[in-house]
Amino acid sequence: MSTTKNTDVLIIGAGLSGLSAAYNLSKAGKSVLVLEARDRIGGRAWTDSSFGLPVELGCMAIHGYKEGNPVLGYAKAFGLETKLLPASPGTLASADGPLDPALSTKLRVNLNTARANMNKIISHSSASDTSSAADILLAPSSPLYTGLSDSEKPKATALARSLEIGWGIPLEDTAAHWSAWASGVAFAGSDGVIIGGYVKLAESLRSAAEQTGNASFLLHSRVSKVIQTEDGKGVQIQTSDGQTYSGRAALSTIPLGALKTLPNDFFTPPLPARKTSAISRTAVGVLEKLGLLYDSLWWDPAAGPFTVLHESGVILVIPISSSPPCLHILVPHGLAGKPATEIHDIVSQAITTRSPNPVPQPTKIISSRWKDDELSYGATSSPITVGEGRSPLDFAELARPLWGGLLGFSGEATELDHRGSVPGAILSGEREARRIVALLDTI
Ligand SMILES: Cc1cc2nc3c(=O)[nH]c(=O)nc-3n(C[C@H](O)[C@H](O)[C@H](O)COP(=O)(O)OP(=O)(O)OC[C@H]3O[C@@H](n4cnc5c(N)ncnc54)[C@H](O)[C@@H]3O)c2cc1C
Repeated sequence: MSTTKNTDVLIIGAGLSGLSAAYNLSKAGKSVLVLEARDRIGGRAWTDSSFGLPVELGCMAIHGYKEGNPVLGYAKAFGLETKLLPASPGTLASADGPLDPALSTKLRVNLNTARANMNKIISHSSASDTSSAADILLAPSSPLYTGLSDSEKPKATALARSLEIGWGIPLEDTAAHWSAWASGVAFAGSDGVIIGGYVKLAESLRSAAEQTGNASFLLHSRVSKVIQTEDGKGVQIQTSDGQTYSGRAALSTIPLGALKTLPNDFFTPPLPARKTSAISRTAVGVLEKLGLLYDSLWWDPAAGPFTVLHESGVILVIPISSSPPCLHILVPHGLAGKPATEIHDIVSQAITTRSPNPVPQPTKIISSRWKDDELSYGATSSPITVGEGRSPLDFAELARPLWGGLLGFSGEATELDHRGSVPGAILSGEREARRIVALLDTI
């Protein structure tokens, strides 16, 4: 076992939250050591380039482009190119092929009306109301089904499950009372992307932090213990390869899904009951990504993106390139873990325009496994689930520092107003950097 010299701040995790904290702390003159378990930085920002073009296996969109999303500010500061995505609603499709445009419009209008109706109902409900989003949205009398035939109603139910793409959990598990709150705090406006992918932002934050001369990064360094020193004035971190690091303060950006699985003595002294109960009450949703590369183009590029309605949830299919032909697919929790070839079959049956020619099989496949990844165990924190005593205040509790402020917590699940998103990760990193700078300057 070896021990390194004292650093101002030890940061656990080089996802966008750890990177944002490292950048802002090092810019403020604090020495920083970032310990990352993976062989890469970025965490749930993971741009794969094995197809010769960037495919996002984690986050992709800048939600609320031009509406205050902090990603734009960083992109501008680092000279990264961004672009607004086309606002086309695309094509709704099911196992029988693309839907009739009039029916598609009706289903979308009905879903908007049903959501507005749910918001109206829950504005009079109390926090202890145990109704789920499904109880209201999918009720037989819901506006979701207005004017639809019996054979069209299952398609309306399937479209309502498109909400589960962002939430990562079934409508049946989502607390209706808090659902509008969860969607009301995101940045408004259309979606954009970083040209070249989110990896560009991660790399820029890392190199800007390193250029201050105050920050270093260690990959393949999985933290196994975080200990407050006996005099209470510092923190020691042990990694699974037997190294020990000392710091004046530490910041954990360990994702909520992974926090749930840590042994009790990971933090010493252990986390207080207030924090451990918030960790167990909050949920982590599932969303997987697939990249499929083909030898020939078999879909109509002008018709995308495609929303494929399936009984297990909505599959969102975004054609990201026609040459080479490449699909970027969002796989909902209900289909997570299904083989990529099975998802290809569902998608091709729904959106093909090649009949009677067969759709080619993908020549290359890349996929995420966030659900089983022991460094995340899921995609992102979910909205509040149905259950007594649960509220967004749990996210505020996840953010609260311990050990007189020497142990901080950041990451998407700790940012009350922007949980589950890149802004949540970045803003929480900034928040903790500001707090720790002020603390270290006074002790
Ligand atoms: C499929 C998917 C799609 C998404 N789409 C979008 C989107 O379009 N727009 C958007 O705004 N957001 C999106 N998100 C959410 C966004 O990606 C995350 O909110 C954000 O990247 C989380 O950053 P973070 O730093 O909080 O966590 P992470 O990125 O998970 O970083 C935590 C880091 O800690 C490391 N770590 C964990 N345990 C240890 C340990 N013991 N020792 C050392 N290191 C450890 C991990 O390896 C990881 O690198 C998406 C997420 C997913 C999964």
